[in-house]
Amino acid sequence: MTREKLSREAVAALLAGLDGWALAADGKSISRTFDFKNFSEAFAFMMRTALAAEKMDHHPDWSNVYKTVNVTLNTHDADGLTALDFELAKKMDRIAGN
Ligand SMILES: C[C@H](O)[C@H](O)[C@H]1CNC2=NC(N)=NC(=O)C2=N1
Repeated sequence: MTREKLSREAVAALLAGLDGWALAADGKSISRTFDFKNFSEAFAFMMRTALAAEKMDHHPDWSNVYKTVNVTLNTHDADGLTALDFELAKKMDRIAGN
């Protein structure tokens, strides 16, 4: 199941396949800061991500200040990281154009 908590080893392997994402000290979430050219670009990224997240029924914890979007991903249901978090991280990287 995609909502099953991943082992430390699985998390490390999946994290190695991502760029710019950092594992929290407690191992329960991953975070990344996205920087855009301006507010419109940042908000377009959030809009596209919102649609993708709804489809997945998996949602980011995030905040936006001007052209910066700070994102934290985890699976509340599993109290940790699942395959869904890494799937959403990859989608967000693609939407952001990297
Ligand atoms: C009932 C619903 O499917 C759950 O609350 C989903 C919705 N979106 C979610 N998003 C995230 N990030 N973690 C979850 O555990 C989660 N659970």
